[in-house]
Amino acid sequence: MSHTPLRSPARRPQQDPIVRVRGLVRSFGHGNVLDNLSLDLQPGSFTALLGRSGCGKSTLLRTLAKLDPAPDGTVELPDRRAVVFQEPRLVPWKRVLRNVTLGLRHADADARGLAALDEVGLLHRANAWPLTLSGGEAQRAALARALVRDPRLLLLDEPFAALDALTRLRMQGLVETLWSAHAPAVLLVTHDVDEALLLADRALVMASGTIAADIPIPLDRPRRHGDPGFIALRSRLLAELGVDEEHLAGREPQRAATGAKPGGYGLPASAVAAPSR
Ligand SMILES: Nc1ncnc2c1ncn2[C@@H]1O[C@H](COP(=O)(O)OP(=O)(O)OP(=O)(O)O)[C@@H](O)[C@H]1O
Repeated sequence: MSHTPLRSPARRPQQDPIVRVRGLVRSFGHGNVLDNLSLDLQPGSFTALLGRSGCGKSTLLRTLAKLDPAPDGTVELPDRRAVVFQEPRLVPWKRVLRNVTLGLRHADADARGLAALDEVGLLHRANAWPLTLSGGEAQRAALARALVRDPRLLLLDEPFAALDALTRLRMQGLVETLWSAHAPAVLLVTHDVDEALLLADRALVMASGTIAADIPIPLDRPRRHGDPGFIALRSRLLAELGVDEEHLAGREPQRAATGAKPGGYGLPASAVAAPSR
């Protein structure tokens, strides 16, 4: 995919937040998973949400998607929202285009669906059945289904985690291009520190049910792993996540031997995520 110069919507002057969360509390009966959490997201911003496994990232995302019962606290959201999960969640008995336009009430739903499929590079599979798609194609269809709603808030819950490394890179590039073209506010849950640094303008680290660190990522685009600013921010984020880089470096040969999926540039997801609470 060609990468045209990307503007960074987040660098526009500060506007009213498009997402405003205050004092969010959610409990599943054993302590608060979200504990007095507050958060603003600016229109057109790209924010990564990181944190140890089980710290409540998906719970926060589901709350913002209104997929969970209303929690305690204040949540102000735009009407046009879309979510993409780790699994594409396509309806198997509907063809790809019908999945993309599912629930869409516009008179020109098909034209919109086809345009969205074209944008994600999947127009040629519009009439395919979901089960015949590759993992990457299915995630493209899921992205098209989000895109066709012209969301002002795009929630992404580890959308690339199940993909092979090359497909993952392509999908990261695609999401960046779509964000640049349509400027939704994006909230990306990821375990991958490098993915956060490649894509986002801000990284939030969750711990103890709240936002424990809020780190700006003021790097020019396109970004490169080897740039000094990238490396410095990686160290900072890993430190916030409580990951020891030297310890990680020592684990390299073991990971190569086991073939574990990297959680970032040389960082296994398990190392960034572990230990669970
Ligand atoms: N529906 C539920 N019922 C009971 N407990 C839940 C429910 N949903 C989440 N939890 C618990 O809330 C905590 C936070 O879960 P959540 O999935 O939000 O974490 P996460 O940070 O997204 O984790 P991971 O990175 O492993 O995906 C966990 O302890 C989980 O077991």
